[in-house]
Amino acid sequence: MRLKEILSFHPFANQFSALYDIEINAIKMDSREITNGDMFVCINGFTVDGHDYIEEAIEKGAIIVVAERNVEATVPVIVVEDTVRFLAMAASCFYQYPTSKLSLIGVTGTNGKTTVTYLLENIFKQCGKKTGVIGTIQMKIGEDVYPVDNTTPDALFLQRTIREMIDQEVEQVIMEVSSHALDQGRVYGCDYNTAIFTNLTQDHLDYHDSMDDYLRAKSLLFAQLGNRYDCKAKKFAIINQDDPASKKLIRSTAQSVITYGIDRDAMVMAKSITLTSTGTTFLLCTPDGDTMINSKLIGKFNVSNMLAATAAALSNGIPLEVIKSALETIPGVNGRFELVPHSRSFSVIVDYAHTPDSLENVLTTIQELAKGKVYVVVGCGGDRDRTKRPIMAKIALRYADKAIFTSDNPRTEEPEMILHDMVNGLTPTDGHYQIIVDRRKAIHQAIHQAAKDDIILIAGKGHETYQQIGLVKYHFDDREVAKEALLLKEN
Ligand SMILES: CC(=O)N[C@H]1[C@@H](OP(=O)(O)OP(=O)(O)OC[C@H]2O[C@@H](n3ccc(=O)[nH]c3=O)[C@H](O)[C@@H]2O)O[C@H](CO)[C@@H](O)[C@@H]1O[C@H](C)C(=O)N[C@@H](C)C(=O)N[C@H](CCC(=O)O)C(=O)O
Ligand SMILES: Nc1ncnc2c1ncn2[C@@H]1O[C@H](COP(=O)(O)OP(=O)(O)OP(=O)(O)O)[C@@H](O)[C@H]1O
Ligand SMILES: N[C@H](CCC[C@H](N)C(=O)O)C(=O)O
Ligand SMILES: [Mg+2]
Repeated sequence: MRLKEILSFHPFANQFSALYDIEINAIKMDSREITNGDMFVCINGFTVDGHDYIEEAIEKGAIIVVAERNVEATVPVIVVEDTVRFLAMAASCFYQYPTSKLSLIGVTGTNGKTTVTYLLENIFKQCGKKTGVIGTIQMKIGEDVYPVDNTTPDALFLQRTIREMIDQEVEQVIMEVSSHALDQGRVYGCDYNTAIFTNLTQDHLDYHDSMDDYLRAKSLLFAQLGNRYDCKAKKFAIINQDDPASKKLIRSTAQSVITYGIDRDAMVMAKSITLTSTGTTFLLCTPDGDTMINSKLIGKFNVSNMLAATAAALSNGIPLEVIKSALETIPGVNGRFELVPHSRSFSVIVDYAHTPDSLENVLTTIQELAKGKVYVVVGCGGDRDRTKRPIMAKIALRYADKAIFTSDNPRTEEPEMILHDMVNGLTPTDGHYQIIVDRRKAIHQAIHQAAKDDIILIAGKGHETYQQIGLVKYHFDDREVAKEALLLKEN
């Protein structure tokens, strides 16, 4: 694309008119990915400053550099105030504003984002629509899956991916939008037609200064929901009325608000909920009518997720019967309350709970279902919110009969120090626990001890198929390790 076109969004593009005819092959933000004819946009990151890689980028073939300051370079340099914003705008333009050409739903909140995206994928697929999903587990175009590094990718990857989805005739994209992404402008320029809020509880206080700052980041999804009233392109904010943050989020958007809830009055509600160890039934009450739902998903929190998906689907014109059928057929989400199959008289559940609230939700659900003892094997991730560690340890001890504290992804922290953060401050009245640093040994130990009717929760890593120790990711899958331990168990 010609530079003139890429700069079409720039308010003072004329100053670069001498460069207008330069033909750009691709836009890149990483010097390591540059090939001949690319534009290199320098981002000053948390770890390194992209401006330090200009020479490398030029050596690899960059023909133009976009920077935040005057820099020495053998190719033309465009200086802008904010390269992050430039990157998002240029990428949207380069890929021909892909998000405005299909229907895009964004899901934010501390817990439940992945689950809601998969529920919605199922609903839209039932309608015969080709879907795209972007989130924690993977990126999906129809049935093809691709690995991802982040829950919400950077602006460049995102715009390119959605263009690819359009080329592959995807009509509906459902994506998770993390608070990091909102804060870092990864989703600038995304034209969502629906924004969903699941809930706000403690996480990521390593990144956000306070819960207020965390909420501010989340609220950007709603504040940035197109402030234009266009009957052909309606916008909806789907808000969890049960969450105390709902009022602030409702005030942050100028668009139609659709509330959902279990405990407080809302437009879409669940009533007469029955939770069992094999699923959940409830009366789904909506402005389009009421219907009984018989879902395989377990736990009250999943009813909330189903309400979020229902509210979004209804506002997008999906009939209630289709929603019912989709909610009733989805078998569960990879690594979320996933039962490890075996023929023993106790149960093993792998779940992605890695925040205080999700751990509490999953453990209270298990406690209600368990006839025997509840075991929990849990750790906390390294290079992440330290303040959630003791809270998660207390929750584990409050709801489980036996707690084994172990490593999650230690990343660059010492595993023993993470465990120290978890248990430091616990008192004997909080309960008894074991520390087994090696996660494999911890899982084996729990399974070795389990007896008839017990339930073992292996929390924190869910679908993950690796454990990151230092900078290296080793293959590790809680489900595989549990199966291995089950084979070794004698009684
Ligand atoms: C703290 C954080 O969010 N970091 C994100 C950030 O990385 P960074 O600022 O450290 O990047 P950097 O390494 O300093 O690089 C700066 C620039 O220099 C460039 N560079 C770098 C090296 C080089 O040789 N050449 C070069 O050009 C880089 O491409 C980049 O443009 O920008 C990167 C590109 O967008 C992200 O991949 C990275 O996410 C890291 C991997 C991460 O772990 N993020 C987590 C905290 C995160 O974002 N999590 C949320 C989900 C959370 C949840 O809801 O549970 C997510 O959306 O994934
Ligand atoms: N609505 C909910 N409220 C509270 N906890 C939930 C909810 N939905 C799921 N959980 C719990 O949180 C865990 C993570 O769920 P899910 O992966 O859907 O959330 P997420 O928001 O995508 O998480 P992440 O931020 O890590 O991507 C689940 O394994 C479950 O324990
Ligand atoms: N998206 C989350 C995932 C956390 C998963 C948990 N297993 C951990 O490593 O802390 C994060 O990057 O903070
Ligand atoms: Mg997720």
